[in-house]
Amino acid sequence: MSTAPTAPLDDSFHVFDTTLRDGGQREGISYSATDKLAVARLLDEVGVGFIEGGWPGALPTDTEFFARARDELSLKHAQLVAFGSTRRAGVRVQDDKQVAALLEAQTPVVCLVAKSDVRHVTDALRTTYEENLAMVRDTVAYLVGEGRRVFLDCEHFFDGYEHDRDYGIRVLEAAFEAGADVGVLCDTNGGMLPMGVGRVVSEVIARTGFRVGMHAQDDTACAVANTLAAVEAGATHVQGTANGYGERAGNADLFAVIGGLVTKMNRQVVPEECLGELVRVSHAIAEIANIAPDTHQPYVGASAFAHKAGLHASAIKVAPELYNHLEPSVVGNDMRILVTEMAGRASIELKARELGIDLTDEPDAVGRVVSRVKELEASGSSFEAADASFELLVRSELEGDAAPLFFRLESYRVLSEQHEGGAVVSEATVKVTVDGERVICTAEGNGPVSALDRALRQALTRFYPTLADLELADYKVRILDGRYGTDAVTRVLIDTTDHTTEWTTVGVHENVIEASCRALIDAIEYGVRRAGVPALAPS
Ligand SMILES: CC(=O)SCCNC(=O)CCNC(=O)[C@H](O)C(C)(C)COP(=O)(O)OP(=O)(O)OC[C@H]1O[C@@H](n2cnc3c(N)ncnc32)[C@H](O)[C@@H]1OP(=O)(O)O
Ligand SMILES: CC(=O)C(=O)O
Repeated sequence: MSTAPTAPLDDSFHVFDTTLRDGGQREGISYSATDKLAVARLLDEVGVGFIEGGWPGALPTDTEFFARARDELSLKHAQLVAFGSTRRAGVRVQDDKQVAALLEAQTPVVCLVAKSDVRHVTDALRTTYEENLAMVRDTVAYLVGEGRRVFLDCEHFFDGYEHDRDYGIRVLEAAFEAGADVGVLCDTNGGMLPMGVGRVVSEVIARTGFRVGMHAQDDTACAVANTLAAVEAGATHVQGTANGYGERAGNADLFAVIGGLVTKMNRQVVPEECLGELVRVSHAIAEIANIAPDTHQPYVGASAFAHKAGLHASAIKVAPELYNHLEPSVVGNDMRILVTEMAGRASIELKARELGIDLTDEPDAVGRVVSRVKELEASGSSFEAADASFELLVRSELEGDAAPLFFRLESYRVLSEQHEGGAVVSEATVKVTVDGERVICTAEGNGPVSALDRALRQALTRFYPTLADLELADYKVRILDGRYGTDAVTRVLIDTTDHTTEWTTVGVHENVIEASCRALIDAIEYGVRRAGVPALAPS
C-alpha cells in the first residue's frame, strides 16, 4: 500500500491545472466568473502550481474573471495563467487584439496554443510552415519581452510527429529560442496510448534537451496513463483538470494524476498537507460545475475504497492493505464495507465495527446476521445503502428475546383524495399501542407516505419527544420486477434526518405502502434508539 513521500517541492516539476479553460470546454459546463473564482480557490487548496483561468479577450466571462481575480483572488500555492493562441497569420504581434488581451489579463504566466502538425498549418490555419514558426517566435518573444513566463501548448503534437516529426521539433525550437519555458506536447485528439507517448516524449527530450510537458485528452480512456507515461519518459510539467472535465471525453483527471505521481511514483508534486484535500475539493468543484460526482472515480469517488465481496472483507479484517492500493485517508477518502448478499462473516463484523458495534466475541450472532442478510436480500431487501436498517438487524440479533419493543402498530389506513380544482390530498390513520395506551391518530400529507409518516410520529411523539425533530428527507422506490417469484416486489429506501445527521432504512413488500411503512418503522426506531431513549413497552 502506497503512502505519501515527503520530498521538498520546487519549480522542477509543474502541476498545471486547466479546469477553468479546457475543463470549461466540457458539454454541459458553464461557469460564471464568480464560479471560476470559487473553483480557483479550491484548486489552490490542493496545491497545484498553475491555474489556467481561461482565454481573456475571447470569452467575456474569462476577461471578467481575470479582472476580478486581481482584487478578489489571493492564491497561496498557484500562479494564475492566461491562455490564448499565437498571433494571427499575417498580423503583427503588436497589433493582435487577442495577444493584447493576454497582457491585459496581467498574469505572471501565459500559455499559448500553437499549431505543431503540418496538416493543421496548411489546412486549418491556411498559412505556410514558415509563417506558423514566425507566429510562434514573435508571440513568445513579445510576451517574454513584456515580462511574462511563457508555456507553449503544441496542439496535435503526437499526430503531427508521426506525420512529419521534424516540423514539431522546429516549432519547439522556435518557442525556446524566443524564450519559452516549457513545450507542452498535446494529444489533442486523445488517440494516443501510453507506449507511444513514452516513446515520443523520450525522443523529443533526447533530440532537443528542452523542458517538456504533457497535455492528454481522454478519448482512449488513457489520459491519466498517458500523462504518467510522459513523466516516466522525462516530462516535468503535467496538465489536467478536476475530475477529468474537458472537451469531448475529457482531459486527464488531475486528481488521479496527482495521486499517481505522489503515491506511486514517489514525486512530491503538491505540498504534503494538500493531498488529503483531494476528495473534498473534487466534490466541491463537482457541485459548482453542477455535475453529480462520479462515485466510482479513482482515488476520490465515494466507492473508490468500498468493498462488497465477502472474500475481500475477510482479508481486510486481517490487514486493510491486502485489498486497498492506498491508505484512503492519504487522499481524504474513507474505506467502507458494503453489506449485501455477497457478505460473509468478516463483512458483517467490519460493518458493525464501522457502526460502533463490536462483534468480536459474538460468533453466533454474526452467523445469524449473515443468514438473515442473505435471506432478506434474496427476497428484495438491500442493506448496501440502508445502514440504519442493518444496525437494527444486528442489534435485534444481539438482544434476542430481550430486544426492546418501542410500540406496536395495530393497523393503518391510507387514502388519497382529489379535491375540486385538482389538488390531491392524502390522509393516513394509524392505531398504535405504546406504554399500555392505545392511540389513534390521523394526519394529512402531500402523498400517502408523508401522511403515514406524520400520523405515526404524531401518535408517538408524546411518548418519545425526540420524534418531533425527525423529518423525512428523501424517498426512493424501486420495483424489482419478476426477480423474486411471481409478484413484483417493491423496495423503498427512506432517508430520515434529525437535522444533525441522516440515516437510511429499507422496506420491502409487494405493496408500496406496506414497504414504505416498514421503512418508516425502522426509521422511527432508529431515531429513538439513537437519542438513547429507553423503550416504553407497548402493554
Ligand atoms: C485544442 C484546444 O482546445 S485550444 C482552445 C480552444 N478554445 C476555444 O476555441 C474557445 C474560445 N474560442 C473563441 O472564443 C473563438 O474561437 C475565438 C475568439 C478564439 C476566435 O473566434 P473567430 O475569430 O470568430 O474565429 P473562429 O473561431 O471561427 O476560427 C479560429 C481562427 O483562429 C485561427 N487559429 C486557430 N489556431 C490558431 C493558432 N494557434 N494561432 C493563430 N491563429 C489560430 C484559425 O485559423 C481561425 O482563423 P480565421 O478566422 O482566419 O479562419
Ligand atoms: C491545448 C489543448 O487543449 C489541446 O491541444 O488539447
